[in-house]
Amino acid sequence: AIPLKYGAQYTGKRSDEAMNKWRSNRFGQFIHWGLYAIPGGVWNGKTYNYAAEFLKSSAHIPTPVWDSLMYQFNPVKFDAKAWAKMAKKMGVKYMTITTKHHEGFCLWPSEYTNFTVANSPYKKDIIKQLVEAYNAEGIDVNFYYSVLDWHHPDWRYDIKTPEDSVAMSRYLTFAYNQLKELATNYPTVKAFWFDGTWDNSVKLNGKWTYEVEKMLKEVRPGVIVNSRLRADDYGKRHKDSNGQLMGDYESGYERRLPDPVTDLAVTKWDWEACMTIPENQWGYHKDWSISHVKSPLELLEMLVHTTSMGGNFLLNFGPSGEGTFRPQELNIANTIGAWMSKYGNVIWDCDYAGMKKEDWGYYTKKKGSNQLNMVVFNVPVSGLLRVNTPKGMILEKAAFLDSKGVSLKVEEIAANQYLIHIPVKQYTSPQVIQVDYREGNAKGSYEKAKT
Ligand SMILES: COc1ccc([C@H]2[C@H](O)[C@H](O)[C@H](C)N2C)cc1
Repeated sequence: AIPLKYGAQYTGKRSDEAMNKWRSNRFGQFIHWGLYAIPGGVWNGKTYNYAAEFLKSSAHIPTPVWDSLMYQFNPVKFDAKAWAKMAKKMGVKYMTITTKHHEGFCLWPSEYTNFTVANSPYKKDIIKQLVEAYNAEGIDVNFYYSVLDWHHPDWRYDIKTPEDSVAMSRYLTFAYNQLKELATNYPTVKAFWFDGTWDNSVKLNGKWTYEVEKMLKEVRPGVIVNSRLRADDYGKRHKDSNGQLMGDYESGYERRLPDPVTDLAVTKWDWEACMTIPENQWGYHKDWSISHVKSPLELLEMLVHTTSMGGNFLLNFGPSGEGTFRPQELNIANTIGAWMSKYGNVIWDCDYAGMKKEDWGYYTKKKGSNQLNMVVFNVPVSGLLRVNTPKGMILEKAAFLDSKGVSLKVEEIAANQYLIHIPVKQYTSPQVIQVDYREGNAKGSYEKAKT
């Protein structure tokens, strides 16, 4: 192994209480909110189709012009309690809020810059209100923080001169202080979601990323940081020069999911996928007709897919400049919430089942139980759900979670090969089948025929 000072600090999955809770949460709400929500992807009457939180660069807006949006930030309809109630109904167990996105505007009254809500017409601390409202609903709150900062004069994309180096180290001290401020002033924060760390200026500062992780865990023991914060001694990101995952979970799946057959390696570590409702809008965009908008059932399948591979699913909402969600977002929250109110137990505290992926859908398994869940999205025209079990696992019975008393026919067709018979009819939402099994070696009927 290559000797590293700023590489992975440990290997394997953390098994402490804080990480177990993070893992059991499984379903989270991402919220992207900032000055970009005011123009919403439209500038001087022109609509820019690229991600709305990047409008400053898409429309080549000078920093002073963009920054003056601060004087318009006044979300009069913002109601943290209402947002938290919507999230609770949706069935999320955690929420990740952009404390500061690439634009550099802070949703909390940071003492290290004037570019915050405190100097906007709104004035009040948005982070404090969200933390209190979501925690009151039993939802953990995590902080997204962008290291990349378009506003701060000392930010550098690369270090080409001694001046760059001096400026960037001033910037990194600023960012370090802001992060310590967040971890200190909002003591219930459970995790930090770092972004904006792909530039050379950060990759050359692996030591700083190591020190941030160390500081956050000293200030807030148990706190969790994503792999995206970290660069090692040689600027390697996410995984260090020895291929070891840095931070506490892998945060590389952005608007895409690992393949349930070819990417099974992800089941060896903790990971999270983050997802937008439109094709590619994290911040509020005025016009959602410019791309596909994912339906509740599309997103629900992604949540189940993620849980089936032992990952967390972070679904993004982009509130408007006034602090409201759009009808599509409310519909998604209600529809997924309705399903979660009935079947959330096949998501929360569930993990990869170690079963072979089948066409009809996904398996999940409740931690520490012998309870295997089958979430069926694609009912075969045959009505026969194939189940291949690992050696030593014998299926005993199966029933729809909705009608536990009615056992489904489980046909053993060969060693560790079964067919579960279900009615062929129009299903309008994913069906959940619970399977009980026991340890033992298969003695299928096929064997009797031989002897
Ligand atoms: C250049 O490609 C990028 C850069 C940053 C992003 C940001 C988005 O604004 C959002 O915050 C997402 C989580 N992040 C990766 C997305 C694409």
